[in-house]
Amino acid sequence: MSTAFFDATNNAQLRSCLFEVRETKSSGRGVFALQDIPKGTALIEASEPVAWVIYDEYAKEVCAQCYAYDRGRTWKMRDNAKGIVFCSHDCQVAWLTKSPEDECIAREEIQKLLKKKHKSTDQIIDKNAHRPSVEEIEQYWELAERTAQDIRACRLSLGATKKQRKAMQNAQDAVIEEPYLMWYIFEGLVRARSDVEGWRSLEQLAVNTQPYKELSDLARSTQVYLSLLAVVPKTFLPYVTQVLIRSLEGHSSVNVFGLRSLDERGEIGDAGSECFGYGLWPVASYWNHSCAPNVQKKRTGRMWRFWANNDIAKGQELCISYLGGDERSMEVVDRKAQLKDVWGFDCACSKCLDNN
Ligand SMILES: C[S@@+](CC[C@H](N)C(=O)[O-])C[C@H]1O[C@@H](n2cnc3c(N)ncnc32)[C@H](O)[C@@H]1O
Repeated sequence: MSTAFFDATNNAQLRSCLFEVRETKSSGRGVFALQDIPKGTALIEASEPVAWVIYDEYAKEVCAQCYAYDRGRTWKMRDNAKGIVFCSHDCQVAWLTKSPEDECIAREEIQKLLKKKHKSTDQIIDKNAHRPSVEEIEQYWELAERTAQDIRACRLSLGATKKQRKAMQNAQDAVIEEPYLMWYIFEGLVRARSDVEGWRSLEQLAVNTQPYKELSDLARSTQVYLSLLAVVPKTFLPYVTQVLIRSLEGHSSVNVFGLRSLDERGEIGDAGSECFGYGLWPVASYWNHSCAPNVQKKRTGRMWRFWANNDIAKGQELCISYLGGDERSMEVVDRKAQLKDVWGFDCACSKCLDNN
């Protein structure tokens, strides 16, 4: 397999001897073959996500270390205090080995907050809802930052004012409507602290400056910010920042991969696979989508592998499919609508352009 890496000397650009990243006519940057690539050639392995989350309803069924899921079976090895489960002793040990003590404490504090206040909501997306503008996003975050300063002051100084104590109390009492968002943001901040290079590679990815579908999404994110500030150990406070959270959300909006159940062959079947979470793998985030993809992907544990699905000629763009499970067999109109709705773009792949 060719080794793909982020070239630190060249603005963390993704490089490999098989392909390069460059501008396309209509889809931002894309990945292009630098030589003829025979079918079956391994292209990239993406090992660790920068951030990931398992949806609340799958929390007891998906291993926090290797994402193993067995048709809804509940894994026995549980760490209830942290809200995670493991499929094996090895996974539990692997997890604990890489988790510093303050990170474990942070998880337990977050879990306590969510248990106390958890209010599960079925996410109904109102397609007519108003997507917050760049100005509205700034305003919300500016307002949150004022409260954030009070919470920080309350946590870091001995003589906190009444206002600062109140801000802290409110953040501790807040209802977190989307636990998965809190966990996703926390995971990202953990990586921002432990893996500077990984974070830099995230910042090179395509970004959405309006990542919130509705004002309520924006309100939820700022609430997660304030509540994290109120509960994580003090050693974590320097990483709970608006800058890091907004960067994570803006980049995640157009780059995450769904975590789907695998069938007995370890494949994501054409139908019936369940989406139990999502994650962000920067090295795997340069492929554009095609409705006739020439690159195939497969997840094993935390690792994504990509290989050529066809013979690919030098100069051709390498694309994956962003669609999963049942979506793959959709009719063209539904497929395009799905890409527009979930990903926010009008598909400009060669198959769709030919259909036009
Ligand atoms: C994971 S990124 C792919 C890399 C990205 N083009 C870049 O410049 O870094 C996903 C974004 O690429 C663009 N994109 C990917 N596939 C596309 C397609 N078939 N048609 C139009 N835009 C596409 C969309 O803006 C999408 O949100």
